Amino acid sequence: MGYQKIVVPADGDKITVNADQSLNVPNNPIIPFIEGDGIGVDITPVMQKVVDASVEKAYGGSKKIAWMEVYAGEKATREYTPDTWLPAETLEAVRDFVVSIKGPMTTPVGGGIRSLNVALRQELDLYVCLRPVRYYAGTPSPLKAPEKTDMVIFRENTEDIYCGIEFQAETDSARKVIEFLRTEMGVNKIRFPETSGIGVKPVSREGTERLVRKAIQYAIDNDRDSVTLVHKGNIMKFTEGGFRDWGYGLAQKEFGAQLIDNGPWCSFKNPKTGRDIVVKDSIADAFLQQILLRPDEYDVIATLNLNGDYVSDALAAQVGGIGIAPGANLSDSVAMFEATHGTAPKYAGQDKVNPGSLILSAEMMLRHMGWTEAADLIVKGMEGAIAAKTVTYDFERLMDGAKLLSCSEFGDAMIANM
Ligand SMILES: NC(=O)C1=CN([C@@H]2O[C@H](COP(=O)(O)OP(=O)(O)OC[C@H]3O[C@@H](n4cnc5c(N)ncnc54)[C@H](OP(=O)(O)O)[C@@H]3O)[C@@H](O)[C@H]2O)C=CC1
Ligand SMILES: O=C(O)CCC(=O)C(=O)O
Ligand SMILES: [Mg+2]
Repeated sequence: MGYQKIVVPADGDKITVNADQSLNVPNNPIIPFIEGDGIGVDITPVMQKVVDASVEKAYGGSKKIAWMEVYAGEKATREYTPDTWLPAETLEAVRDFVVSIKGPMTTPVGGGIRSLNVALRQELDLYVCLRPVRYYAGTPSPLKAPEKTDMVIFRENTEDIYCGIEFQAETDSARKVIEFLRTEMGVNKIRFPETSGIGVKPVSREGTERLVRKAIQYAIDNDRDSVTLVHKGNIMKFTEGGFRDWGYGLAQKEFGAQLIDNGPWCSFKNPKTGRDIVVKDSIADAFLQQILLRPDEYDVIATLNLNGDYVSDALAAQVGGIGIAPGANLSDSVAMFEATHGTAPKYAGQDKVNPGSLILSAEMMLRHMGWTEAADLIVKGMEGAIAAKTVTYDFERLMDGAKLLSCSEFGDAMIANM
């Protein structure tokens, strides 16, 4: 396989996808990983060590991951050329090897390159950003009853204002768009047309439906109580409002949901358990206060890209912070796992931060591969390390009597608690 820099491990085999989207996972699957910028250098090796230990313990040597480094972000500019941030062969490898995991990557504010994270999601059509949020006993939280927060976010990952269609203020492009809006489209509400930057927010019925379909299917498969469509559709009627209407429409059309009273809430019986699943909606600003005050009323969340970004970090804070917030980017075949947090540059290279978020992302990856015994051991290791109050700085500063561990020591504590 003619890669330029990527070295395919000789002792591994490829994961493949069946026609029904299920996976064939060999005992020695090749898993591509991107180390990531900033704290990627700290957390990625710890994640690999903890995963290898869980697999070894679960399967006694009969299964083993063959890790394959692929490059993106700052490391790619060192490995390839100074302008190569996302090599074509990285995209090819993560598509071809089906399941991968990545560290965070830097996106500069204002100018510079556009998000490589977003580029990966768009190029690979990883349209679901799946971020489960649950409480681990003993974790420090600002809430009195943090265990009531148990939600699973389905964030649309390829559309919205997040996809980067923007025109910089006071350029010919921005002037052209503004001129078009004013003369051809009758728009007279741009307050300062001479100095406005312009962003475009595409939100489609197809994009909404495929995301909401996954969220509802997840609620069915995991016996959850409700799916909440989170939007700002009162203000952005044809994008966020469209998301709400298309979401409700899909629940009725494909899952047989019936209106409750006169709607718009609706419900249907879970075909697997017979229990009711309610499909409801919440306007994003009110939702952000509801999740703090009445978290037990929310379960599976389906939302647009930018809302999902905000909601992810806010919900993570309720159960201990983004140091232990995992995630996955999914298409119908390819899966790329990654933490919710970013590169935390001020801590880079200090062996200090919490590796939990990336390790729990790997836990999701193992479960996705069907290696549930290893995944369960990772959860056990996390529960044990937190219960023993052996934690990294982010938890230690909020816990009484805790022992401060480095990033790598926390990984070892997890292994010791498996
Ligand atoms: N998917 C990705 O690759 C993502 C990339 N980014 C990028 O990351 C860069 C930095 O973004 P920034 O806004 O600073 O957000 P970050 O998520 O990188 O960090 C914000 C704060 O969160 C806390 N934190 C983050 N990670 C950890 C961890 N592993 N353990 C403990 N605490 C943690 C730290 O809090 P404290 O200071 O309180 O210790 C940190 O200062 C940007 O370029 C952004 O674009 C952002 C999000 C996702
Ligand atoms: O791409 C980035 O730099 C930020 C992405 C982000 O915050 C997220 O996906 O949660
Ligand atoms: Mg984010």
